[in-house]
Amino acid sequence: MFEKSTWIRLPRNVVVGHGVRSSVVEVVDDLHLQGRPLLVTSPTPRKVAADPVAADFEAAGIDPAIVTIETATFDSVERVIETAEAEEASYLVGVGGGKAIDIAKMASDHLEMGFLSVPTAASHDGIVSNRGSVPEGDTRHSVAAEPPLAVVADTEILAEAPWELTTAGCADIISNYTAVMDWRLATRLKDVEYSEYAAALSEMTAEILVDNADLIRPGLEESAWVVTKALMSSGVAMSIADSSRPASGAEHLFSHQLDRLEPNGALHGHQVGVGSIMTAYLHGGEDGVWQDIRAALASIDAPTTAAELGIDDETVIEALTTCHEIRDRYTILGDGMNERAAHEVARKTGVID
Ligand SMILES: NC(=O)C1=CN([C@@H]2O[C@H](COP(=O)(O)OP(=O)(O)OC[C@H]3O[C@@H](n4cnc5c(N)ncnc54)[C@H](OP(=O)(O)O)[C@@H]3O)[C@@H](O)[C@H]2O)C=CC1
Ligand SMILES: O=C(CO)COP(=O)(O)O
Ligand SMILES: [Zn+2]
Repeated sequence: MFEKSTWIRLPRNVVVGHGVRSSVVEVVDDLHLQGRPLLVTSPTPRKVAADPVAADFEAAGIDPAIVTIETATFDSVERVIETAEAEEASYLVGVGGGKAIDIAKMASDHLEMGFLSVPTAASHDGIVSNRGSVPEGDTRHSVAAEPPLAVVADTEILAEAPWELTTAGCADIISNYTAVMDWRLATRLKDVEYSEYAAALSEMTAEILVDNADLIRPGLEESAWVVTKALMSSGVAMSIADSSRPASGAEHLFSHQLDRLEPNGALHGHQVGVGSIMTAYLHGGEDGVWQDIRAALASIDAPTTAAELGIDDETVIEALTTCHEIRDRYTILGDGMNERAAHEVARKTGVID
């Protein structure tokens, strides 16, 4: 008997382009959302986008509440929940980078309220996905969460964000290559659930981004367009799979472990990019695609070495040798690398000297 079923949760409206910030109120109307919005933001995104969005609501006769969070913590989630209850909000609007959007996402899950994602930085694919990531104990990886009802990504705002946030978003997409390699490996060895559609979409997203790498330059609004479209597509791949598997393999384990060892280290996308160079080497050896991945990262100004990440060599080795333990996710790291092997891959790929 056929017993499979699938339930894919996606944003209903995805609006990307120049000046679309002013469409937030129209999107809310299209979604038939009633009542009072609570804007969830952080300090810089507040000035850049949340205050203007609040003014757009006021001009439309809607009185928004606003809460500014500073940290990606469960205290912040709690604060948003309390504010939403006190202000009698009906839905949330996350305006900012990954921090503000993830806090809105986690709070909306708890409040059983819809939320909109209005990214001010194209820094990783969590700004679109149904995954939330707030550090808790030793956990750094994402967990299943509420997907946004809509995403409104204004390329004018995204293009003015610091360039390294955009290159981090690119590197998060480039890392999809190795994430899918790990996923296929785990399917062959451990029979893990696999979606051909999600894997193909994730790989194609990375390919399109790399093919358009020469359009990705600081100050070009088209760069924000190319990267944001890729982040949307990667988020959709995760929703189709109902897992972060299409976009997260051993390179993400490496980055999550760096976050534990070096909490104020580098940006998520930059770390997974460097991880991806090394795990591509582990998959393919000398002649594999690791050099293509390194060249793609270098071409968009993303770090390719530990020194460029600002992380010392010992921390890289410690992360490589221990990160297989942090989550039940089979990857090319298997049951772990020993120190000699970790030094070898990091040296051969030029990540450490
Ligand atoms: N859900 C998921 O799947 C994933 C979630 N994450 C999570 O996302 C977070 C990291 O996301 P990231 O976007 O890098 O971090 P932040 O949201 O902290 O943004 C990074 C920095 O950029 C600033 N900023 C944001 N937008 C602009 C802008 N337009 N102009 C100028 N400065 C701006 C922020 O300012 P300010 O300090 O004022 O906020 C902050 O200092 C972490 O909490 C991480 O756990 C990471 C990967 C995946
Ligand atoms: O960052 C992500 C995908 O790019 C989410 O992956 P994790 O589930 O490993 O946090
Ligand atoms: Zn990622």
